[in-house]
Amino acid sequence: MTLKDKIYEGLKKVDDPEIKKNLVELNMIGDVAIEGRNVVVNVTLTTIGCPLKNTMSEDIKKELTKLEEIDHVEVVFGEMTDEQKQKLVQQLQGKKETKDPFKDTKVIAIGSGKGGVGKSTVTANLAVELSQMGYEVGLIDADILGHSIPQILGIKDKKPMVVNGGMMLPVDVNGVKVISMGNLVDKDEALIWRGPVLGGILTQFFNDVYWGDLDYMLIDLPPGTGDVPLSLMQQLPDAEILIVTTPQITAADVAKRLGFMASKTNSKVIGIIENMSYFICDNCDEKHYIFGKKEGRKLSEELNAPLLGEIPLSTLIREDGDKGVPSVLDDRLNMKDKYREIATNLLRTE
Ligand SMILES: Nc1ncnc2c1ncn2[C@@H]1O[C@H](COP(=O)(O)OP(=O)(O)OP(=O)(O)O)[C@@H](O)[C@H]1O
Repeated sequence: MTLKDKIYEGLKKVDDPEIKKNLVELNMIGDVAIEGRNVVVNVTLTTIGCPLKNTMSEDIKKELTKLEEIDHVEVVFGEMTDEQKQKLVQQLQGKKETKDPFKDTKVIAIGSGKGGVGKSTVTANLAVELSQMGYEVGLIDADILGHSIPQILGIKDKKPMVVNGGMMLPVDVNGVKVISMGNLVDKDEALIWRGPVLGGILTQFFNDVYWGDLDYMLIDLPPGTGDVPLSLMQQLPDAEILIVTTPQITAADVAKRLGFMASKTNSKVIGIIENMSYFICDNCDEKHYIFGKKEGRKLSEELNAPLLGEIPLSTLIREDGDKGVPSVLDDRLNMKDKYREIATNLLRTE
C-alpha cells in the first residue's frame, strides 16, 4: 500500500461531526500533498464558517500521525463549490426512501390533550435518555406555533445548517438531532401560519432534513387533536402515539380524545406517561398527590395502553427547563433513573 493509500485509509476513519459519515465517502478531501515526513490535507467544507472544523482538524491530525511515515500534518480548509454542495445533497438524499422518510426508524409522536402538562419536557428528556442508552435519536418539534424544545434543550441560539440545494442539518445537542421552528424563524412570524402551511412545514422536516440512520424519531406534537396531529398520523401511519397527561381528571379526559383520534386513524397508542404525578416536599419523604391520583392509570386502562411511568412535580425540573438543561443530566435529581425506567418500558412495547 502506498503512503497516499494509507493516508486515505486514515481519513476514512474521520467523520464529518455533523453528517456522521467519513470525509472520503463525502468527497470532502481535496489535494493531499506529501513532502518528506509532512503532509498537507485539503478539506472542502459545506460552509467555511463550519463551527466544528477545529474538531475535524484535530481528528485528522490524530489519525494521520498514527502513521509511522508522518511527523507533521497540516489541514487546510476550503469551501465546496455550489456544484459540489448539490452533489453532496443528492448523495445524502439518494439514500432515502422518498415515500417513507423513516423506513427503518421507530417514530413516536408525543401528544397531550391539553397544553402545559409537560409534554415537551418529557419528550426532550426521553430523547436524551434514549441517546444516553446508545440509540441514534432524532427529535422534531412539531409544536410549530408554541415550540418550547429549543428552550428546554438550551439551543435557542443555534441554527440548523442549510446546505445548498435546500437540505438542512439538524442541531445536535446531547446526542439528539433536533429540528424546531424555534431555531428557524421568529415566534411572531410563525403565528400567521395556518393548518395547510403547518402540514407543509412538517413534510419538509421529514424530507428536507438530513437525519441519517435513526433508531428513534420522537415528534413533539402540539397539544390537542388539531390539524397537526391529524395530518401527522395520516402522513406517517406507522407512527405510534405516546400520551403525556397529569393526574388531573380534566387533563386525562381530554387526553382520551387524542387516544380516540389515534384509533380512528389506526395509529397505535404505545403508552401513557403521567407527569406531575406527586410532589415530595423538602421536609418529609411523603408523596403529596396535589393534582389527584391514578388518572394516568385509568387512562391507560381505558385506552388499553401501558402506563410507562410517573414523573413527580419538582421545582428542580421547572428550573432545569428554564435553564435549558435536561433533568436526566442533572445530578440533583433522580430523573435519569426515572427516564431509564420509562425508556425500558417503552422498549418492551416493541
Ligand atoms: N414534572 C414537572 N415538575 C415541575 N415543572 C414541570 C414538570 N414538567 C414540566 N414542568 C414545567 O411546566 C411548564 C410546561 O412544560 P412544557 O412546556 O413541557 O409543557 P407542554 O405540555 O409541552 O406545554 P405546551 O404544549 O403548551 O407547549 C414548564 O415550565 C416546565 O418546566
